[in-house]
Amino acid sequence: MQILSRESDATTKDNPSPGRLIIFTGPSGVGKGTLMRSLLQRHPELYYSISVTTRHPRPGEVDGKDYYFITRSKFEQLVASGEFLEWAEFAGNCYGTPREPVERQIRQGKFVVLEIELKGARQIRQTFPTAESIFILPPSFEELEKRIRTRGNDSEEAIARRLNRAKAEIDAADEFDTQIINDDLETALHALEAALFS
Ligand SMILES: Nc1nc2c(ncn2[C@@H]2O[C@H](COP(=O)(O)OP(=O)(O)O)[C@@H](O)[C@H]2O)c(=O)[nH]1
Ligand SMILES: Nc1ncnc2c1ncn2[C@@H]1O[C@H](COP(=O)(O)OP(=O)(O)O)[C@@H](O)[C@H]1O
Repeated sequence: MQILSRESDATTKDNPSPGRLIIFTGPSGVGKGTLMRSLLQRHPELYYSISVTTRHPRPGEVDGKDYYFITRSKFEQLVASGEFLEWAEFAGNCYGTPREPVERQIRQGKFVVLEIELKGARQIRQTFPTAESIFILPPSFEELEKRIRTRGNDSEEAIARRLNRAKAEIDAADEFDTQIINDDLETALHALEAALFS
């Protein structure tokens, strides 16, 4: 099934408003999750796509809420059967966006948000050129490292992989429609709301 674009004939009598797809990307530790939680609290009408991952849950993470946590062999089966809209490997783990719920929500005129890394964002822009893309930047690389470390969940090895990957991701920020620096959280949240709703 082809995903609907905003210019397509998704608008019908029963479904007067076409859906929107938003891609939300930024380096690990920049505060995407924190911003996303506040955004969803303030705008419960948004549909947040829950990803599938082979990463182990962090303390406090809930299966089916933060992610669907599955094994690598199950992930490979889902890839083979075309269940993902996009997927990518990041810092040693696989992550994917389940296709069916996202397509359904967009058909129903919903505003769907994907929080995904750079390779996945590029795949979505190919298959869904009208998707709107937002990149979250840290105030500095030092602050990014501090945030990853103070979060306190990742091993030294995982931190090194994430920081290494962060450099390549930040270099690609210009590919995105909007860039927002997450320095002060409230200011960043307002900039995000302005990008989405004005
Ligand atoms: N391509 C892709 N990336 C994802 C997906 N879900 C999460 N990610 C990204 O994978 C990266 C690692 O996520 P995670 O392990 O939760 O670490 P964190 O972002 O540092 O908290 C982040 O950049 C997420 O945005 C997905 O479904 N597809
Ligand atoms: N604007 C901000 N100022 C200071 N710390 C922040 C800010 N935004 C997020 N953080 C903190 O940075 C850490 C990483 O945030 P998180 O939302 O997990 O990032 P991501 O989802 O991008 O990996 C968390 O400890 C979070 O509380």
